[in-house]
Amino acid sequence: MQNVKKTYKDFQLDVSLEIKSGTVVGLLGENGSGKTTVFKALLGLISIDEGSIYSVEDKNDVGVVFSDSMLSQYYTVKDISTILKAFYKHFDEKFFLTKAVEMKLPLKKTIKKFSTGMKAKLKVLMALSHQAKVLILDEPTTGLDISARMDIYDMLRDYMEEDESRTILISSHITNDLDTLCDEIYIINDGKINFHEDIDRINETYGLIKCSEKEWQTLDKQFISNYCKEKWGYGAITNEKQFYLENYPKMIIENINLDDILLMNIKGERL
Ligand SMILES: Nc1ncnc2c1ncn2[C@@H]1O[C@H](COP(=O)(O)OP(=O)(O)OP(=O)(O)O)[C@@H](O)[C@H]1O
Repeated sequence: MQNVKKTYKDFQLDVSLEIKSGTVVGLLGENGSGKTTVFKALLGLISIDEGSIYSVEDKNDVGVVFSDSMLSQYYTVKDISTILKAFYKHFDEKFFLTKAVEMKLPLKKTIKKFSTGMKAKLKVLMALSHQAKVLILDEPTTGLDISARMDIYDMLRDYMEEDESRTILISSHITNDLDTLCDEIYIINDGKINFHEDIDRINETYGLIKCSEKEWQTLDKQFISNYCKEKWGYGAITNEKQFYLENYPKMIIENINLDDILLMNIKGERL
């Protein structure tokens, strides 16, 4: 997406993002930040006001999960299999039904009787079952417990391992799950991308600095991107942890996680 703009009454999306083939990209952002709008624009489900989108042309090649997508409550897994077979050129019925059984999804019960976790697994399985080259997954794990989330991430890992050109764009609220799955992270805040980084670089070079007001005043801030004034002093993100470890040996410099980065990008100040 290049300089894509979309204006609603109280909201303006203005984003550029690049998803390279063969990668898993996470899109993080708080409620209402514009994640679903990005997904809809990518899929051509909404018109855009400005900018360019280069996306997958053949919809057979895309597997999608929308957080608010509707499945008729009166379908069974078997019914869905029949429908997907009619929809998608490359639907793999055997894979779909075998996986459904593996994940303990009843084949003949209506979805109405499924738990939240079962419905979520079914939605991801539907997206995975037609040899898509790209998966676009809008909060596929929201509301799920740790074990259901892990089942879904395992499915996604298997999907990626089968073909190295496969690609996933995934959004989630549970940010710390994503660092084991994703190669890159984008953060969207109020319709704008304000952070983009490789997971490896985050793990290796990013850090969370915690310091007193006095330490903050004299701190060399050349490698600080965001900071936040707290009751106890200042918290700040650096992308050069080593520099601060070497030059400020007495200061608290912790490893950072995606929650810290997200929070600091939402409520912190930029330098
Ligand atoms: N069709 C629409 N008409 C007007 N405003 C809209 C429309 N669709 C989305 N918006 C607004 O755009 C903003 C972004 O919504 P979006 O659904 O993209 O956020 P999100 O990051 O996916 O949120 P959540 O995590 O809660 O699903 C919100 O303020 C929403 O009210």
